[in-house]
Amino acid sequence: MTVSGVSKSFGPVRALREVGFAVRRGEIFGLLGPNGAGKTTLLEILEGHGVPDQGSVRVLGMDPRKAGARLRDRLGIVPQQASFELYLTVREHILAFGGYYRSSLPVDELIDLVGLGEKRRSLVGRLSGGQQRRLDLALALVGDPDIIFLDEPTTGFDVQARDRAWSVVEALRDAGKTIVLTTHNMDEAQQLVDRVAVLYDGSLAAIGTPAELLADQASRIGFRADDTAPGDLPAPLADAARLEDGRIALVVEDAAEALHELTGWARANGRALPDLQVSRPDVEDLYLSIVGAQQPRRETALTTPSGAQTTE
Ligand SMILES: Nc1ncnc2c1ncn2[C@@H]1O[C@H](COP(=O)(O)OP(=O)(O)OP(=O)(O)O)[C@@H](O)[C@H]1O
Repeated sequence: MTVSGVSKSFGPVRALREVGFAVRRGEIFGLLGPNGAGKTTLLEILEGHGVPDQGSVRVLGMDPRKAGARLRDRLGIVPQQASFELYLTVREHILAFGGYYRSSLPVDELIDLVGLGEKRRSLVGRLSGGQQRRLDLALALVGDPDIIFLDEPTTGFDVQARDRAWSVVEALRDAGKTIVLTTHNMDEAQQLVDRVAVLYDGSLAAIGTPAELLADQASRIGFRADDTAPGDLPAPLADAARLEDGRIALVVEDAAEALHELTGWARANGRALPDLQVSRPDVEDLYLSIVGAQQPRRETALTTPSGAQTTE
């Protein structure tokens, strides 16, 4: 799947600005970004529901606007807001939906896969919000698609339901499916996806595996200030240090090197480093550095997809 130089405006709003990347076959690909970043707009273009003003997309080698049923049969789509037939049972609803596809998965296995086994004969209108999201997923999967688009699949889930949804998505990936999902959720971006594209204000701000993106992020070192002030530390540690809530906080590129200097200084000067903590950056740090949190952070290095890749 490729996205090439895609731009899209709604009147004065530039929802997408020359966005380009490739999704590899069999990966879980995340689109991460704050509200209004352009994630849903991009997903709709990939699904064939939106037209780019500029640029193009290819999905399974086809133009989604022109491919019609040939492509639709191979896509599974879970929108942010689904509409249901509330007076059908879960089983009836999935069976009815399966009728739209040339071939469909066995309905009872599917119900078990998404964890609705106990609700198989319940009316759809009686399902909780989280259970309806699981039904969404079952409906997207019933045609045994090659590519699955999930728009915020775990929004509103409790931790247990979220973990279950993640397992289902991983199982789908392991079965060879390609999954593209949008998310606001940092844990989801870090723990579930193989690669993530960060969209900000319609532009592609960063793309890579979570580990690649985090490798460019600063680490944090902190200890209780007691009677130490940032200025007591040797340069260049002093430049990287700030007093935050009674703690000295340092944001450093090389945590090992900084710790070496810090502990050397403490020993030479008879100082303790009470409650010393080192934290590795996580996706939230990356995200905040991109969306410009109030606290100054180091600029993120922007990476592009590299090397030859199989795309769909
Ligand atoms: N049909 C539309 N008409 C007018 N503006 C739109 C339309 N669809 C999207 N937009 C605008 O385009 C921008 C991108 O919206 P989009 O829904 O793609 O963002 P998003 O990243 O999916 O946000 P969220 O996380 O809130 O779902 C927003 O400013 C939105 O208001």
